[in-house]
Amino acid sequence: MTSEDVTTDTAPGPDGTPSGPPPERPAPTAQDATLPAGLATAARELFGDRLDLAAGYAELLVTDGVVRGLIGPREAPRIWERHLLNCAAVAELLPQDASVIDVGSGAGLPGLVLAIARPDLTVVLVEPLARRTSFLVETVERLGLARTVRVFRGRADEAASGANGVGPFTADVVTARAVAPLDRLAAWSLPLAFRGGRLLALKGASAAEEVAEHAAAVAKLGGSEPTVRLCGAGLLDPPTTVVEIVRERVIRPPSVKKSPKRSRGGQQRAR
Ligand SMILES: C[S@@+](CC[C@H](N)C(=O)[O-])C[C@H]1O[C@@H](n2cnc3c(N)ncnc32)[C@H](O)[C@@H]1O
Repeated sequence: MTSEDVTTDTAPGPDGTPSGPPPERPAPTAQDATLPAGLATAARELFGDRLDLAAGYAELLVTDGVVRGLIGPREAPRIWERHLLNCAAVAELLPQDASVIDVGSGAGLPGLVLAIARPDLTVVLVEPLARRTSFLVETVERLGLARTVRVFRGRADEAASGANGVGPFTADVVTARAVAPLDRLAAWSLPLAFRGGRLLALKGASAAEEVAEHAAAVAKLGGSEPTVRLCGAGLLDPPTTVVEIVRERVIRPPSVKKSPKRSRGGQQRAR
């Protein structure tokens, strides 16, 4: 699935800064995605009988993903710890058979990981950049996940309103990692959640600070008081920090009043 009105690889970075052309750097080389022995227990617990599928995804990330510039070469040695396990831990917050929209998926994090760990979920990966959606579409095919995972090329607001005959999308849960500060993320993501549905924003050590800074803005958007949750406690060190916001109220954007049509003389036209 594609949204064709975003045609170039030039969406803003996570903080709204222009991404610009990638800096000159030597061509990255493919690396090894072997699961470190010390993480085997956590990986088995989080992926269960889908561990081989997770290993296939890890392999694609450190080969194709690195070569195509979607994952930094320095991430490859920590692909399990920082990426696959960190994201898979969030599955504990997802109800059985939930629908999920992952905003700003990039190379598929966390959306694709959750779809791998939990075959009961249906997942839409929302990502505006063509280079990234090509990788996502190919990866979904190669991993045999097309039955439960769709890729929408476009921004979150386009997914919420629908674009080019695709969508609009809504889901039980909206996920996002490293996409935008909490106030902007809530503005983009809450319209994608059903009323009573949730935004789960994977945040690092800054979570509590962000909550304190943006709770008032989130409330104005119809969101609940944000709650900080730790996922994978006892399995991962550190556990994954997630900010959870329930969409309590549906806030419609103010409608723009049409000004009455006027004749050339500035008089209101007679009906
Ligand atoms: C720093 S990357 C994070 C990618 C991935 N979530 C991860 O954790 O590796 C931020 C992603 O958000 C996407 N993005 C930026 N603005 C967006 C918007 N308005 N709607 C949806 N995605 C957006 C970018 O294209 C980029 O892929």
